[in-house]
Amino acid sequence: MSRSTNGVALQAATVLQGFVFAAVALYGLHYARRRLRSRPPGPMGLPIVGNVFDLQGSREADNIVSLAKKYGDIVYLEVFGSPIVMLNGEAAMDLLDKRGSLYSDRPHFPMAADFSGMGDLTPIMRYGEKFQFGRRLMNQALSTRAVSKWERGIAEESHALLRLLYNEPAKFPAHLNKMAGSVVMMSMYGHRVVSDDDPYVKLALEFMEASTNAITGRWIIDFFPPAKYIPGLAFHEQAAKWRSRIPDWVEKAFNGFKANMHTSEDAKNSLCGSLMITPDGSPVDPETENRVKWIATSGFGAGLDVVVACLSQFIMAMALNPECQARAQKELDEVVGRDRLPTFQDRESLPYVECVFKETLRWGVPAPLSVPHRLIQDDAYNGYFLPAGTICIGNIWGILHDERMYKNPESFTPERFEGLDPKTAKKMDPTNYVYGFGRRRCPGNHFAHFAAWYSMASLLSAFIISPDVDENGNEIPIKAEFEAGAIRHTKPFRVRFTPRHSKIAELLSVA
Ligand code: HEM
Repeated sequence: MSRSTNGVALQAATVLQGFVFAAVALYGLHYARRRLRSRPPGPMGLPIVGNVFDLQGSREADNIVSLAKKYGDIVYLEVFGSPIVMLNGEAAMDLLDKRGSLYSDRPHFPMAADFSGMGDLTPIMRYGEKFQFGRRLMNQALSTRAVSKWERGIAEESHALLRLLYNEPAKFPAHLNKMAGSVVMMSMYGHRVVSDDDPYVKLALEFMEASTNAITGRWIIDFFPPAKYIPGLAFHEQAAKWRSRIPDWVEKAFNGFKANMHTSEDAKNSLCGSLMITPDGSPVDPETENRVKWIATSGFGAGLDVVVACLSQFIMAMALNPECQARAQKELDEVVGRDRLPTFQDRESLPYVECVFKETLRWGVPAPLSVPHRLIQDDAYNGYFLPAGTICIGNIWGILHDERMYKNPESFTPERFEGLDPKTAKKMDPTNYVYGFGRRRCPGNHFAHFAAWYSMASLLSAFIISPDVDENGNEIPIKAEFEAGAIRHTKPFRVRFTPRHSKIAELLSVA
């Protein structure tokens, strides 16, 4: 081929390349515009970091509600280029519940999962066969029927809480921690906590703190993958420390269970017992055993803190709403009397206490933004385009404080659940929403239901809960304030627990 023919061919190729490039660019622009146009509405973000500050602010209740009010049931946010949607009202149920097969993955947390060895923890586990296998085991071991085995244990641990409150009322936050720790240890491993420095509870609390810290998404490796090649960064050292503690955190309490599994009734009745003890006494396969270990650890990690938050919200609500408290106590006196403490069998005869229980969950919302879900493939909803990988935040707070469904949502009004027709009662029931959504809905919900209801009913039956007084006898006002964070813990407040009548000491055997 001559030099001039070569030149022409080169020119033609360059022109062709130009056309192809222009076509691709135009198509890209068109596609990007279309996606942008069909993107759900949301606040404008800053360059690079996007809506990082809106999202942090959204932990505060008012901001969450105002975002939903301004932009509607589906709000678009972006952080470092990753799409995030906040789902309110029907959108949350339509996507996270009804399209559960697409919306049940979790965001990937490299610090926790890859570097610290926590990837088998249920709340952060990616969606797939391994997760589904574990969830089946969990659902089986935490069904309503399974949970009813723990009624006696829950009642005993709640009575222990009443005794602690009777003797040292000012230390109520520590007592709540102990009670929740004991109930969860009993149900997961059949282990009864007797001392304040129980070694298994210590390990579990240590793990809870480490895992919460590992999944904040704020470690450099979580948003800048090449960081793994940079030696000396703080995350390497921290991840190695956590990884070395995993065997203690996951195995110790489990090995304690194994040592007792054929001799102790509590161990046999526990979650581990129901999954590890086979009808013919043969051992389970190693994969199941490994899953059970992690499930029990997950139950502790995910359950303890929320139960504590829920009960301290209840105590705050009672101190702030003496008339609701008095009405619930009148009902308890009529149904249960003063010669005994309530039992689970009384529950159906205590409709107002049930309303107080529901209103506590609605008003307090222990996990206001649930745990983020992740969309597995491209999807469309109400004309909006949602790309695969979108992080989906179910705004439980927004749903339970939506004035279209709950009039005066900030006020604590158990009466809102009275006299409803069955359809409205079902729609308004906070337990539909407070435990999250679809295939990731809290597997501990029946258990939480039993434990939280019983603690509330027995507390109401034993004590008048009121604001504490100062040295001059003046009430110290309580402000309904909450910590920012994934779990809505109450900020410190002071209350008194006054025994309701002279028989309480005798009933608690502390006389
Ligand atoms: C009042 C008490 C509780 C509340 C309000 C609550 C709420 C929640 C919420 C909102 C989620 C996220 C659901 C989602 O992703 O859509 C969740 C997940 C979870 N909860 Fe609970 N929870 C409570 C008690 C418990 C208890 C007692 C246990 C253990 C026995 C437990 C174990 C778990 C686990 C393992 C997950 C992760 C599920 C998964 O990722 O598939 N929770 N919970």
